[in-house]
Amino acid sequence: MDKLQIVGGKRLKGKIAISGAKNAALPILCAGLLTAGDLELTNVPGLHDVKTMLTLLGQTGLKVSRDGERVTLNGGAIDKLEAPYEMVKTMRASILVLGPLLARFGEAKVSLPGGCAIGSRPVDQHIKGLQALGAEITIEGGYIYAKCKKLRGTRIVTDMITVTGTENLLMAATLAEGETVLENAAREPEVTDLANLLVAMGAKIEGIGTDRLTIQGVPELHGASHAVIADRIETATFLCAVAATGGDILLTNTRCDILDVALDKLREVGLIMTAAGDSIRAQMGGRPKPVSFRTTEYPGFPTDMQAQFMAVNTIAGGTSRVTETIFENRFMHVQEMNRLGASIQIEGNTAFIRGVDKLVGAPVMATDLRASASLVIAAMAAQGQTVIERIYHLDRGYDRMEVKLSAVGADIVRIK
Ligand SMILES: CC(=O)N[C@H]1[C@@H](OP(=O)(O)OP(=O)(O)OC[C@H]2O[C@@H](n3ccc(=O)[nH]c3=O)[C@H](O)[C@@H]2O)O[C@H](CO)[C@@H](O)[C@@H]1O
Ligand SMILES: C=C(OP(=O)(O)O)C(=O)O
Repeated sequence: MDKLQIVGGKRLKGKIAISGAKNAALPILCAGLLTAGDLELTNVPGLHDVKTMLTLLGQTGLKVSRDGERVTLNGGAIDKLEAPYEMVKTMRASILVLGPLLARFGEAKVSLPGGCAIGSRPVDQHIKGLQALGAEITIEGGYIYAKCKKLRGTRIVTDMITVTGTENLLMAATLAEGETVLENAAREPEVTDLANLLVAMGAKIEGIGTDRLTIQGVPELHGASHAVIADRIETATFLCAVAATGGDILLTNTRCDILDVALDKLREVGLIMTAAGDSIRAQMGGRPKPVSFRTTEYPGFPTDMQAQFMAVNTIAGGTSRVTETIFENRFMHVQEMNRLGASIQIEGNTAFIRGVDKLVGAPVMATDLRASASLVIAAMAAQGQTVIERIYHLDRGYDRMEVKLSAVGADIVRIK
């Protein structure tokens, strides 16, 4: 299993190109199941999750061709309406094939994802919504079996805001008969990116970017071309890295308008940022200032940035408080950061952080995707050497992170 070896204390200087967003690319690839036409996608990130998704989609009979960040899909010969456990267990987003397969073919068999390190993460809202659209759903042997003659539009109010739940129901509703209204819809920019692609494929959707999506079903969708939106989480992760290490970096191929709250918090930390077009320049001089926050749905503070900000807080000049409201177990990085010398205590869903003068390198273990990124940041800020194990979590969602960071001066190497 690959590890990362990092020697801390290096200031970052140079340019990093941001990749396409994992959380937009995954549902967008699944949209390829909705049409017999060609989907031509660009800015698709080089992630392990993308590879897994393309393998899963290929197993359905979807024709996949890939050339770097360009992916072409053709759904003219899909003949296997299934997502097996072996694929779903490695990537929860596999659940996103359920809505499209059911809507287009009237049938799907998808493994239940089960829990993961950050929480139990049920998919009851996906199921409830599809049932409301007229699907017959049974669960047996760890699989969701879904069937319908034709989905029928209706009004769906989800119990909570769910990102992939909204995406699954949105994709299903595009091919349903009549009108579907999705209330309490997630407003994440990645949902908007998917909705924009669906419109380019001929879907009729109103309210894009709001919590009320109205979809007029159409008999079929056609092919389209689309560039995946920039990864706001990768962007903010690198901004946290420079806030923790000091330095001067330019992030290109990104977007600032979808990162408001995170950028406000980074300004509070002391990071100086200048945005121009699709670039952000970030400069950091002294010690970071502590920032307190609670995670919420978009446009609030993203849970996917909680751990990386925590890493910055560990070395800040003062105390801070971080509350996680989305996932019940997303503090797995805390024990590992404490092994580097951080001073963090957890009470319920809140972490209390006392900034320390220095972190010192140690062997640590990555437990999930963003926890891994936070340990990379903490290790780059620490004195001496840190070895991070189980970085397959990092590879799921960051495109060659160590290559991008070593190009701007970090001392980071992958040990095979
Ligand atoms: C591939 C992808 O886009 N992943 C993102 C997506 O995950 P994902 O879509 O899985 O997260 P959700 O928005 O669905 O989860 C939000 C909360 O709702 C709960 N819930 C969700 C669905 C459901 O049917 N029942 C239920 O109880 C979850 O357990 C969680 O507590 O949004 C999360 C929240 O921004 C991000 O951290 C993930 O990076
Ligand atoms: C939790 C995440 O992803 P996923 O939903 O794919 O597990 C994440 O991107 O931080």
